[in-house]
Amino acid sequence: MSSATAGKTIHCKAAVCWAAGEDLKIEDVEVAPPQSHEVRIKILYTGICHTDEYTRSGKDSEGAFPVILGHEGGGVVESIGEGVTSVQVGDHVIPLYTAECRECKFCKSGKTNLCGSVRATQGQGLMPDKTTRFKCKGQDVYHFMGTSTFSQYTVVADVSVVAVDKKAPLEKVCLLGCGITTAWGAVVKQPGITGSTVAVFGVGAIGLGVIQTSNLVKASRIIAVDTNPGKEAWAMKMGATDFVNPATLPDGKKIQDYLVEITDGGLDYTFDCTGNVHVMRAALEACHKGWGISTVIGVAAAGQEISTRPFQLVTGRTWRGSAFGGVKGRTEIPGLVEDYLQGKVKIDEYVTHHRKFEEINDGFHDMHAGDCIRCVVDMA
Ligand SMILES: NC(=O)C1=CN([C@@H]2O[C@H](COP(=O)(O)OP(=O)(O)OC[C@H]3O[C@@H](n4cnc5c(N)ncnc54)[C@H](OP(=O)(O)O)[C@@H]3O)[C@@H](O)[C@H]2O)C=CC1
Ligand SMILES: N[C@@H](CCC(=O)N[C@@H](CSC=O)C(=O)NCC(=O)O)C(=O)O
Ligand SMILES: [Zn+2]
Ligand SMILES: [Zn+2]
Repeated sequence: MSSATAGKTIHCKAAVCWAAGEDLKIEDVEVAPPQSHEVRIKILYTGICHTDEYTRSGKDSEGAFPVILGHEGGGVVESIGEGVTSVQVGDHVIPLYTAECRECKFCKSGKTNLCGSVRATQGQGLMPDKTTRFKCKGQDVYHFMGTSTFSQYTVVADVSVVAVDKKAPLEKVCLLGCGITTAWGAVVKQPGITGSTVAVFGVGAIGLGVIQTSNLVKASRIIAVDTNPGKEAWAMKMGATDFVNPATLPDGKKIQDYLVEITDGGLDYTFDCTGNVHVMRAALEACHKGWGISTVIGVAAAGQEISTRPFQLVTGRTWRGSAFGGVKGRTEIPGLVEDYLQGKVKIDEYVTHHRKFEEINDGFHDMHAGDCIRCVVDMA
């Protein structure tokens, strides 16, 4: 099958962020045809993740402007470049910000999902040949996370896209492009959570996903920690056993000390889902002496550093991190889509807000209101 637009530049709308801190502007853009080993996708839906806001706001040390943000999309393959065999025109696909080439040292290691094939140019906002496929007002526009889903058409590397079951609604499974998959993987790829105690710091989409999956694998106790009291009901709905608001503790009482007290020495596993380096420290220090493991999922602003007393590690706590949940997207996302279709993994519940494409800035504002788990944008 080939499309009428194959091989031609496509003129469409995209939300361009011209400079750090500015609102996005819906602009007419030109999207060049996919080159060798590239795929052009008509994006139908995209979620807005806090990492989009983090880069828009200027906190990302890799931020390059003007840029088309977005990395939680779902769409249909419009055309493919030479040598592409993994997807076909018409396939329903999810772009992947963590590529999977299956050939590089990282992919072959069996130890990580952090494929090295396109990461260097991706971080520069470019395609693997070091150029961009987007132009606006005659100016080159950067790609973002290798995905740029805030455009009606985008171009990605063939190692950065996966085809999914056409029965799955793209307005829901687009969230597997980041949030839900990140949270799911961070739990299922961490051995030992079954029967163990868990604390989850930050009850946004990521924290809720960690709670949901900890419940799925039958953690014995799941303590949700959030400064927003409105998150208690959400945490309980996804399977938390307890909710603690650090802001309500007596003056001077640290959250980690409180958690250690109520869990007979600390948690077996903790997760930071806030991106706040002080919370990351609390999550580590809430771990049980001798065996507690704390996973950093949140993304901290440029220049931020984490610290703790080394004694915390000497005495057996482990600090680790997780990107995209350790998930290899091309291999594992089709299975997650099937799990969703069979009702084993919840996605619909996370979509609290819907926005039309022209309202995308309102979608960013929704995120700050405290009642938004995920906003899905209809790109039509
Ligand atoms: N490593 C990875 O692969 C990925 C990382 N991320 C990162 O994960 C983080 C979470 O994302 P997301 O769930 O979308 O974000 P949200 O902002 O929706 O969720 C974070 C939650 O933490 C709460 N919070 C803020 N400060 C504290 C505090 N001091 N103690 C406890 N809770 C607090 C927030 O409350 P309030 O609403 O009041 O601010 C909010 O409910 C972000 O940093 C994001 O960039 C996202 C995807 C993938
Ligand atoms: N660009 C930032 C780091 C941003 C970051 O940590 N991204 C996460 C995904 S966040 C998704 O919403 C990630 O997977 N990182 C791994 C990677 O290879 O980028 C910076 O420079 O600090
Ligand atoms: Zn994200
Ligand atoms: Zn690779």
